[in-house]
Amino acid sequence: MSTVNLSAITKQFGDVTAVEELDILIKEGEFFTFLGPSGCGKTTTLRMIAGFYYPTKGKVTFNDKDMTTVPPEKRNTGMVFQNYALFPHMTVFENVAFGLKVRKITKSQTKKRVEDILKKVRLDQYMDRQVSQLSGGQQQRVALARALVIEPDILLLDEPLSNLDARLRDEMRNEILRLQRDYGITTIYVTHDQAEALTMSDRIAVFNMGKCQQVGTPTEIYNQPVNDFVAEFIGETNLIPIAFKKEKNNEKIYHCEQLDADIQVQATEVNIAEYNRNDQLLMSIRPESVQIDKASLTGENVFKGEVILVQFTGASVHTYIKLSSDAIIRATDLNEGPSTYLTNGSKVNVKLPADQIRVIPKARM
Ligand SMILES: Nc1ncnc2c1ncn2[C@@H]1O[C@H](COP(=O)(O)OP(=O)(O)OP(=O)(O)O)[C@@H](O)[C@H]1O
Repeated sequence: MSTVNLSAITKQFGDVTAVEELDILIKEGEFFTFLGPSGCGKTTTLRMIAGFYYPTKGKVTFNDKDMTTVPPEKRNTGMVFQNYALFPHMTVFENVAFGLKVRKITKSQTKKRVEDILKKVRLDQYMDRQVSQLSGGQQQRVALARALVIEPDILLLDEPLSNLDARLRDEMRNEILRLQRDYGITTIYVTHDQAEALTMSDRIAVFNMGKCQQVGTPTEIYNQPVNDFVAEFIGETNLIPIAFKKEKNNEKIYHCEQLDADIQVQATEVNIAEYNRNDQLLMSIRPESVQIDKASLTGENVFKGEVILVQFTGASVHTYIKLSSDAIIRATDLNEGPSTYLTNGSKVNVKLPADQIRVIPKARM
């Protein structure tokens, strides 16, 4: 097991800066996820940890040992790729044994270790099959077994589930977590799928355009995003520009030009992100925190509006409301039966509770 410390690493490919001045400390035994849209530098960062790329600037250390320019085979990391990267003409056993053969482990030791790991990933009956005769999910298990059999200090997974269908993806998520917990191995997982990141990770780093925007636990990232990029990338949210007006008791008052109204926000750390004087500000309110009622709603931040769209998803219902100022707010409620669904054209009141709003700055590019 290892800690992984990335200090001020930058990777340039010609004119393209794929990763810029990245600082991340991954703890021993942690399940750590790099999350972000396509092209934001996740894979490049993972490859610098694996040793397939060396940083243009900065330092990579494992347990305080400088690994910045150590070749991949000397890092003791296990890697799983999106496309599995197995040898199709070899059997399951041969694929998994490959890394041990390279490391000159004895035949009897190899047999024992491969058999043990194949039991762990529940593929022991398939030992003699060619991998080309396995399903996608089974091939990904072989890739996992191959990465784990060398007893790596760090497990690196690059979008390992993206070629699988939804049901299998769910099953493999649990499988990966079970193995990771069993082995207690420091694991770095790359994905652009926020649900995967939220459900699996101890901590997440959210990337955008080669820069890390925020590092935190899934609940921190969801409940306390540091800027509009993170708020929008993780989950759904309503984002509306606002400007600070004044402070009153335990509340801050912001003016919202779009709603032509003042907005009250509870002045706590959870509700107000750090920002600078010159930052452009937005309020973010999650659809599940928006209250709608046909009858009157009391208290702060109540607006009149009209329902323009109702979307039924099964477990929940999304309702889009156009406020009199023309701004559109989305609300999400758990499905509580047909009698509770609103219809298009219904006149409603919408409340944005002061303790559910988060004030955030616009992300700096
Ligand atoms: N070998 C390379 N040569 C030139 N540019 C590269 C190379 N590898 C990556 N890039 C560029 O660096 C940026 C980051 O790429 P990277 O593959 O790390 O992103 P990513 O977040 O993993 O994306 P995806 O989810 O699509 O794999 C992109 O603009 C990409 O085009």
